[in-house]
Amino acid sequence: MALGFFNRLKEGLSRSTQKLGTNLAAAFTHRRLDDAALEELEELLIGADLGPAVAERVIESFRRTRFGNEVTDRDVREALSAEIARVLEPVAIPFVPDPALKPHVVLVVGVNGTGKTTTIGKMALQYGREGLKPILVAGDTFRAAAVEQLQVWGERTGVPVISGPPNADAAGLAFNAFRKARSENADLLLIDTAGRLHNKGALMEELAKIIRVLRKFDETAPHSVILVLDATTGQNAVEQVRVFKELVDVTGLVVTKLDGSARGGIVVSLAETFKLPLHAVGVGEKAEDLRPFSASEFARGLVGDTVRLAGSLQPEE
Ligand SMILES: Nc1nc2c(ncn2[C@@H]2O[C@H](COP(=O)(O)OP(=O)(O)OP(=O)(O)O)[C@@H](O)[C@H]2O)c(=O)[nH]1
Repeated sequence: MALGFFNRLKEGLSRSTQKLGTNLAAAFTHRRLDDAALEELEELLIGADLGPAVAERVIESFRRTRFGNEVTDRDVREALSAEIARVLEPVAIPFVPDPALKPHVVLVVGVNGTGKTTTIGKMALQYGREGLKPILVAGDTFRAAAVEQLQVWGERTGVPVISGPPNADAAGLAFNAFRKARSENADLLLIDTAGRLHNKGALMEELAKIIRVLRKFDETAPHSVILVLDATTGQNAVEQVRVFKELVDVTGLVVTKLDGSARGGIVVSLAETFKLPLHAVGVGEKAEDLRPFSASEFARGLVGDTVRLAGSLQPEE
């Protein structure tokens, strides 16, 4: 695993950890588990963005197994961490380009500012380093800054970027890029898209057109649709998944900005609600800051570092 994975994640999640971990420590340093304590715990869990279903399950399990007993914050963290890992385990699925596709066409969607362009840049670097040949498409043609930003990532990572003139037809651009990628035997075509959610009709039309046009070339394209979400928006990210699922067939998620966000719990809420693969998480702005998602590490990171789950990795120093 990449150097210091656990530490990077821990660092990234530190604000979420502080919020949940410190509150747990304050509320549960040796305490009899009565109704008031359970109620307090439930509020804490919901405040940490874990979502009502997960919060309720943890509470019910505590009520069944520990009611009336003295518990410590460590007990609570361990139980919580195990429950969170259980929810996250099935969605921790990395994105692996299909080598048979040449190229594997990925539509990257999401609201502006969530980190789409940055995520595409990071993916270009990662898969390029693995020896694959990616090509990037600047499909948000209305925003000159988005096109430029992708070009900067292209230069930084040595990956070709296909862009058109301002306001060019994104579908036409995607089609040409697909043809070029096929003729150059590229492995991965990452298409950046617009994210103007305030005009849902227009956005739906634009995404539908890109997909229609790609299918003229290959009726199985796009092979993946990755939705990028910003963790700092908390429960709003859940709403964004709902909306984008109406617009396109989302096949997987990337959650960005987990560094500096106190809302890492949103990842649990997303996993519980949609069960969509969570391919990776963003823990910073640098090229290396896109991390594969590990359920047990994340669960431990979220509830605080004192928990040592049997069988999980120990922190790397
Ligand atoms: N701290 C942090 N910042 C991030 C992360 N991912 C992206 N960003 C920053 O978030 C801002 C928005 O990212 P973009 O990649 O421009 O987002 P976008 O969705 O492409 O948005 P538009 O370019 O506006 O369409 C930039 O300043 C990025 O550097 C992350 O994981 N952590």
